[in-house]
Amino acid sequence: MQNRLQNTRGSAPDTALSKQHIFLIGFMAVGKTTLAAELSSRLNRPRVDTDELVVQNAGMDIPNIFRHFGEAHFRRLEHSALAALAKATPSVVSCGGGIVLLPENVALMRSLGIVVRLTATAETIWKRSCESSDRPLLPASTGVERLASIKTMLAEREEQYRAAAELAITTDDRSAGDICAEILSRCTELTVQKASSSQLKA
Ligand SMILES: Nc1ncnc2c1ncn2[C@@H]1O[C@H](COP(=O)(O)OP(=O)(O)O)[C@@H](O)[C@H]1O
Ligand SMILES: O=C(O)C1=C[C@@H](OP(=O)(O)O)[C@@H](O)[C@H](O)C1
Ligand SMILES: [Mg+2]
Repeated sequence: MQNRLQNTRGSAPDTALSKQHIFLIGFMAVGKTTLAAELSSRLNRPRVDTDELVVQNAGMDIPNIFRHFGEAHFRRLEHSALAALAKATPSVVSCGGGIVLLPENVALMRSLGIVVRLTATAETIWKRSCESSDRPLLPASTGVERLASIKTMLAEREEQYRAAAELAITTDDRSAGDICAEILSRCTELTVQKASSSQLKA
């Protein structure tokens, strides 16, 4: 089970996939960080979380970065963390939910790997977001005010997530193992398609 891709589809596309980062994008609390850990152990490749890199580089947690320096500063740190991946070993990368807000981040992810969007309903996100309190863009209260804010932000960002992603995978009422299996089989299919269309062009 170390690498399902090698077992399912022959060697050429697997080799192509193994050279690329897999970027997980999507709204806060859809499960990007959780799924990246599971995927990286299935694929036996490194896991990187842009939020964790930002926190390490800033020496400060995310709520404090927002409080002391503001969102624009956080976005610059997030961009630098992402840009550093150009030189990294192909990894599974869980991105902060706002990574798609800068078009240069989207271009960078597309040039370095496969961009997979995880989705969930506002209600699922609301429930999952209540399990921690480190997301400064969500209202501190976990009541219906937070649900309303999630719905508004989801609508505002929908087009950016849609345009950035090459694949979209739902996570509602599903286990991490089940979602991972779908990510792996869909990434393999996409790699096969890309390899055949570039052969046709050659
Ligand atoms: N498939 C899932 N089913 C149930 N809970 C999940 C699932 N994936 C993640 N979670 C939980 O949801 C919360 C947010 O997950 P996280 O991975 O931090 O999301 P993100 O990185 O997208 O913000 C965590 O408490 C996590 O345990
Ligand atoms: O959507 C966003 O703008 C943010 C998402 C967070 O990451 P998660 O998506 O992992 O919660 C974190 O980067 C920051 O709080 C801002
Ligand atoms: Mg995360």
